Amino acid sequence: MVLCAVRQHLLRGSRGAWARFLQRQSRGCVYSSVHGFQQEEIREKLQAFPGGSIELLTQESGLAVLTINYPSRMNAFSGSMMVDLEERVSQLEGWADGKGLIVQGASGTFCSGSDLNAVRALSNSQDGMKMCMFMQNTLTRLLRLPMISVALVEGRALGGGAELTTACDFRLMAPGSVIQFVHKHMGLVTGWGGAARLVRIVGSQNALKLLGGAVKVDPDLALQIGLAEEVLQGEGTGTPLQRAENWLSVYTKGPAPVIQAVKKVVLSGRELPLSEALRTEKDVFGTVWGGPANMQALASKSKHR
Ligand SMILES: CCCC(=O)SCCNC(=O)CCNC(=O)[C@H](O)C(C)(C)COP(=O)(O)OP(=O)(O)OC[C@H]1O[C@@H](n2cnc3c(N)ncnc32)[C@H](O)[C@@H]1OP(=O)(O)O
Repeated sequence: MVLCAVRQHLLRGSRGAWARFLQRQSRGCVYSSVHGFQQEEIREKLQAFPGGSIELLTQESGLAVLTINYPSRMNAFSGSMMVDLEERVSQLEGWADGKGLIVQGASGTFCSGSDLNAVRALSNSQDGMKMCMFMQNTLTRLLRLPMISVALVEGRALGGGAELTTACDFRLMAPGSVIQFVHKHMGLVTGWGGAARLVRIVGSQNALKLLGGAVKVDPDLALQIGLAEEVLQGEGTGTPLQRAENWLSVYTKGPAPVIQAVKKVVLSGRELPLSEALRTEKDVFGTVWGGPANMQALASKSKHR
């Protein structure tokens, strides 16, 4: 289908459209008008279900914190929050100095999935599919951001909230927190790309167990199956957010172009066939080879003992 669209664009000789197509691909969208997806139409529908917000705080250090903020509904995603999230992801895509991102929920809990009030109102299958495509596009772009991302899970990450955690590179869990794909209990399956990503994180056997059993994944189980990297222990050593920032700082130390290059080569290794991933790695290598950080390291004759 995608190839078909490419051919049509070429035949029309429409350079502008071709450029836009390439731009969409590179921005990481899964769905476009080729798939019957009209972004503006669904944005308008989603805006009809307001409530809550998605807050983005960028710091000079190159670290950003994205907060899902709707505490009165356990940070469930209203329609307008889905639109907000897409806008925040666009902002992050344009952030040249970005190195790390922490995704958290407000008031000590992560996210209880989609707002059930909006779900009820959008319960016809066409609207459901459009919402699903919108969220898949946004979460795919979130995962493909050229910065290292971490979901900081406190309290509960349920349904779409559990899916959101898989759109980050890493998950850190606070003691007592739970990740649960409750979809089966709602007569659903994942729709925001959660299954596709979960299989890549924990393998298909574990993913089948977590989705098939709607298993409550506590920090111990999450560590055991590789869903979480670490449990943020340690009363008195700062807030969970400070501890997550500390954890992430090991990986975001250094110049932004180098950290972004690291994320890009790993991302291409994760997503592309080997030959393409190798070619991408060569291109990314070209962006840092002979660059300021490389020249500085050579000049200082750095040793790695
Ligand atoms: C493809 C996406 C699929 C999905 O995400 S489907 C949605 C999956 N999520 C759910 O079903 C979560 C349902 N909620 C719950 O199980 C419980 O509310 C939850 C999160 C365990 C919290 O339990 P409690 O601590 O006892 O608190 P509570 O039930 O009194 O909740 C406090 C207020 O928050 C509301 N809330 C929680 N989750 C919500 C949601 N997803 N959509 C809309 N409202 C939600 C809840 O209704 C309550 O509001 P109110 O105080 O009664 O007005």
